[in-house]
Amino acid sequence: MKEQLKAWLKSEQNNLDLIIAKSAVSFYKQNKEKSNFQYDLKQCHIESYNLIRGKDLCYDRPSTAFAYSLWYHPRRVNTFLSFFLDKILDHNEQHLQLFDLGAGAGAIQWGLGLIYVGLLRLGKKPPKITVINIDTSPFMLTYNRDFLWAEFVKSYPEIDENFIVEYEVNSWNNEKKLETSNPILSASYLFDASDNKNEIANDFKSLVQKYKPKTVLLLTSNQPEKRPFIQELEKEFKQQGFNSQVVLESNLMFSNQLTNINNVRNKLSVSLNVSELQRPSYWRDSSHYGLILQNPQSEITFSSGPNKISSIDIFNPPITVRKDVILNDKQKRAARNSDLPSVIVGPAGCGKSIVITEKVKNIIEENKYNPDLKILITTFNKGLIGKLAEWLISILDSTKYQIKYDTNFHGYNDKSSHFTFNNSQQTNIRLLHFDMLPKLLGGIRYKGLVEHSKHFSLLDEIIKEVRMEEKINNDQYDNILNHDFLFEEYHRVIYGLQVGVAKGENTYLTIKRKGRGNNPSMPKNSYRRQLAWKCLTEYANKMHVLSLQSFTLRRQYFYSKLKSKELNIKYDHILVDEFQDCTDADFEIFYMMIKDPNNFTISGDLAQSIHLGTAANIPRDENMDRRQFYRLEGSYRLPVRISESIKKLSEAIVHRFGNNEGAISITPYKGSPPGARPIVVYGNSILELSEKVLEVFKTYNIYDLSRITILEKDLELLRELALKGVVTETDTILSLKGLEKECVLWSTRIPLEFEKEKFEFAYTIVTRTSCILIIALTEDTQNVYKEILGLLDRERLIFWDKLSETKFDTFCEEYELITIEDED
Ligand SMILES: Nc1ncnc2c1ncn2[C@@H]1O[C@H](COP(=O)(O)OP(=O)(O)OP(=O)(O)O)[C@@H](O)[C@H]1O
Repeated sequence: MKEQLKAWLKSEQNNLDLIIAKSAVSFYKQNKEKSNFQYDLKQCHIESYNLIRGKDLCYDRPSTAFAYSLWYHPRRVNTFLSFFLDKILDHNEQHLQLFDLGAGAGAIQWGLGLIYVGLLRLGKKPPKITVINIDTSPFMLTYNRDFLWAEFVKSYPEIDENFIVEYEVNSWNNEKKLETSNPILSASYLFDASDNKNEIANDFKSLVQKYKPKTVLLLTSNQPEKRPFIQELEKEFKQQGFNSQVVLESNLMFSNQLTNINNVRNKLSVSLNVSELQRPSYWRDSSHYGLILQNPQSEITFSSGPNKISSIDIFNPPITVRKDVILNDKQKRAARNSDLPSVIVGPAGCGKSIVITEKVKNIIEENKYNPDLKILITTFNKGLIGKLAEWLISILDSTKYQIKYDTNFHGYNDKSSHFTFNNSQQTNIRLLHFDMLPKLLGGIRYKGLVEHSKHFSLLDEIIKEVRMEEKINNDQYDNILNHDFLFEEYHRVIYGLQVGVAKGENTYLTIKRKGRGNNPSMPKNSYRRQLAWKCLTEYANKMHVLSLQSFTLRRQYFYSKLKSKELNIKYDHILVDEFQDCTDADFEIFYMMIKDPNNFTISGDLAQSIHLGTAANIPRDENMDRRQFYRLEGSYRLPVRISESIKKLSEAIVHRFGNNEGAISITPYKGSPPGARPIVVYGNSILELSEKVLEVFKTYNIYDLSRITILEKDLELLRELALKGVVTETDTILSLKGLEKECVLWSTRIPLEFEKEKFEFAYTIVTRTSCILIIALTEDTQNVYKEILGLLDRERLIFWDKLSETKFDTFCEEYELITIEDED
């Protein structure tokens, strides 16, 4: 029978070639009108050669699967059948289940489909077959389902309900019933990826251990550097009781040219002017290395009943339910109630906030929901306070506490909250935005909103007076006599370094202005410092006298009340998320409110220091002497390709901080959720930009996006996109800090509030996404961003069209790594 089937399969060679060619024609017809189709296809071909050069292919362009199908797909079908046909036929099950990891365009599905149809045509009864295709790229899976398989089924109508196909992007969280046992696990080329094979191998091994398949089929390129890796794996599997069989170069089932495919390639190369398509494609794919692993024990393991596949993570989808998050070992260690001041640092999205909530849970459980316990959790962003409360609700025992929210001015629930344990007369966990501490804990009266413009006008007036008094008529002091500089100086030095205004002159003239760099220069005891001092004291007086609402002043009042012991607030534990926004004075506030500094926990990432820039720091005073550092790694939020694209930016920031322990460069984490490389799109006008963004959104909606979040407030673009029916919102980074969105658009034309912190600012924007990042460029792209564009890894970007690529290149500026040194 085997020989008959082989003969039949061989006779189908031309038909298979034709099916792939027909699929390509229908894809072409559906997409040829798209303005970037030709460009994208060309890029796909150029990138495909990366595979040959041993580099990774990202599979995240709209035409990747189309290009792939005209070159690799037939070869993959050929090698699968040639290497593993016998093994599949030996598999004497009534229901054959196969999990195809890294399924790509579905070559294994084709192979099994052919076996199924072939057996029927030979009058045999095929087994029921279930193929579960798993891949990180929805583009590949969709091309398989909508084009290749659709055409395949037309040609082989015998494919019926006993041939079941599933498609899963990345996850195996497949709740479908699987009545039979002994699945086959197949992974072709999964370990060919050049840079993440160890992680994938580890995930793969745990998968095998968990599901104990009867057969594992591995296929890889027979390249000298790849073989040893598979051989290592083989050794490990053998130790676990698997028998192994190596299939070296096999007699390939199909050979010669792919006539129909080459016909399509030729036509496309002429009509689209893509020279790469002129190369003829062949069935033959030389040099492969196949490995069949069989576990003789597996039947016993599986005989106990249906095996429900619930969560197998080769690549994780983002976890949105807090209680489903399983902390990694480093996170668990950081979340222990350690009795030492704790500093949790790590790059954006590595799970610092997750750890904060876990630590709170640990503290509470160790204290058995003791009604005397008092914990304060604070951070600098309202939304994040709400999120932390949500996460706590998800992991705490709901029968042991009540939650109450503060109400806002209009009587609605605010984000800040109180958790009160059973039998407790007091709030046991207080979640509060830092800016509300002076009011809600310190009784400081707030009289209206803080308006920055009023501060700037006041400072402008003061500067004018001082210039007159000092008879300054030139621009020599402009870089200090301006409202931006003085406003920051007040917060970071007068308040932040606790210089104060009363009797502070001598301190100010001689203090090392930590983190303020040397540009503009303000030498100690210089006339420049005196000038600044004059303005700053006047500013402080006027704010006080005029009752000008100021976040800094509120903190100063709160600080004084604590210092003078007018207030006696004591917490058992204080946990601060996003500590990079804390000045030394803020830390003093915490020390004054905690019973024992050993129970102080801070988490953050200096690279996201937007408020304070390089002035942010990890406290090293006596309270923190015994501090314990926890460094988390890898971003669970950012798709691996995005982390790769911003690696240099992240390193540049670390360098600016002088490799301070609190700024940690990003490590691309291979198990992060699916997503594409950042997509760079340029528009000549807002209208053109919005049209292109609409196309990008439609294309990348394949990742199930619901909306675009524009950062920062680009109202014009918002309006244009809304007119086109795209659900769009615009937000600021200050309110999104510590939070995430599924599709972030960075509008580079919007000026930046904190120019000096442009690196930290841009980094925080691009790390807000959990799936798609669009970088929007126009002629108005801000000059300050050009060095940042230059730091992005070009190979890890998708340019939407030729113009976007060309403009990007003209915008990029070089940046030389520097460390911001303080002036002595
Ligand atoms: N161990 C884990 N397993 C799965 N997902 C995780 C894990 N740890 C964190 N995540 C997910 O990663 C995302 C980022 O987590 P979190 O907000 O705690 O990171 P962060 O380091 O505080 O981020 P930022 O630096 O932006 O403040 C969240 O969606 C979270 O659910």
